[in-house]
Amino acid sequence: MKITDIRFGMLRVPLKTPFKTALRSVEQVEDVVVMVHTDTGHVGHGSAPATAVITGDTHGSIMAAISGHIVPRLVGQHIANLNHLTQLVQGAIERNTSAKAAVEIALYDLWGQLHGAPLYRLLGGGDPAITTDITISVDYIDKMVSDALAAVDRGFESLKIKVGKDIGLDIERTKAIHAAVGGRALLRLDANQGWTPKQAVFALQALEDAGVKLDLVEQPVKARDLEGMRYVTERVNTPVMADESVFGPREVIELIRMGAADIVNIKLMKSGGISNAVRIADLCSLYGIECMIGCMLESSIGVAAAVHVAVAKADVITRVDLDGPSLCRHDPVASGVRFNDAEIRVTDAPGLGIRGIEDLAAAHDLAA
Ligand SMILES: C[C@H](N)C(=O)N[C@@H](CCC(=O)O)C(=O)O
Ligand SMILES: [Mg+2]
Repeated sequence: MKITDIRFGMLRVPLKTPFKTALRSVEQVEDVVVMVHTDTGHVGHGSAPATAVITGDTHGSIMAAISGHIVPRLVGQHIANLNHLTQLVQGAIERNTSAKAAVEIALYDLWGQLHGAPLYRLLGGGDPAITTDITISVDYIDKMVSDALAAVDRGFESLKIKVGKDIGLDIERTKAIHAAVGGRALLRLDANQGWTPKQAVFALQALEDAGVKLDLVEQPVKARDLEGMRYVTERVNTPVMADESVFGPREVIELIRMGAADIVNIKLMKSGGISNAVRIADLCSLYGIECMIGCMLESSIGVAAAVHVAVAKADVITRVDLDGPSLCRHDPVASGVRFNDAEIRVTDAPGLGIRGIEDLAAAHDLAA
C-alpha cells in the first residue's frame, strides 16, 4: 500500500451553543480534512482545526505545511513503514503541529486498514468504551449553571468549567455550579492561561476553603510561565494540569523536571499527532504522572483518533476530555467510533473506520 496523493477538504459543523473560553469564542467547528490516497484504493482520513491562539496554526498554514513540506516526503512511501513515515512527517518542518497531526492521523488510519484492525488494537488494545467530560463555556453565572445542570441531565458525570476571565466572578461561577450540581458531577476548571500565579493561588485556596472540591485546575497561568505553574502547584491542594504549557515530549520532560504540574493534558494537535502522544503517555507512565487526553474544538475525525489512543493508554490516561462531537449540532462523519454524549465506544472497523463524511467542501473552497 503506497501513498500516491494527498488531498484536502473543509468540514464546517455548527455548534449547539457558542464555545467560549478565556482565549476565544467560536460558533462552529472548521476542520481541514486530509485524505491520503494509496495505490490500492484505500484512503486514510485525518483532520485539523485552526486553533491559532493555542498552536499558532491557521487553515492556510496547515495546508501550506502539508502540501509544501510534508507531501513531497510521503508520496511513494509504503504505509507498512509507519515509524519511518512519522519520522518523515515530524522532520518535515518545525512546529506546525496541527498539520503534522492531521497527516499522522490519516497515516495511522491507513496502517489500521492495512492490518485489518481498529487502531487501538495495534496500539496495544484495551477496553473499547470510554467516558468523556463536557465543557461548560465561560458566560454569565446563570447561563453556566443552567448549562451545567443540562449537561448532568444528559448523563455527563464530569464537567470542565471554563474560567479565566475575571478572578472574582470565576470564584462565584464555580461556587454556583458546585451548589447547583451538588455531588452529581466531578468539577474541573480550565482557566486557559487567564490568571496570574497569585490570582490562581488566591482563587483555588478560596474554593478549597469554601469546600468546593475540584478534580483539577487546567492551565491556570500563561503557557510559557512554567515557574508560575510550579508556584501554583506548590501552593494548592487541587491538582494542577498543564495544557498549553506542554506540546510535545520535550516540554513534558521539562515540566516533570521542574515539578510544574501534577497532570498533563495530551492533545494530538499539540503533540503533532499520534506518535508523540503515545511517547508522552509512556513518559508520564514512567514517572507516575497521570494524563488527560483532550481535543481542540474539532470534528469527530481527529477526536476519533484521540479516542483510540485513550483506549490503548488507559493505564496512564485517566481522564478524557473528548467532547468536540458532543458540542456539535450533528456529526457528519460516519466512523468506527460512536459518540453518544458522555459514552464513547469503538467498533472493530479497521483503522478509524471512516465510511463517509457529509458536507465535505472541496479544496478550492479553502481559499475563500
Ligand atoms: C473542546 C475541549 N473541551 C477544550 O476545551 N479544548 C481546549 C480549547 C480548545 C479550543 O479553543 O478550540 C482546552 O483548552 O482544553
Ligand atoms: Mg485546556
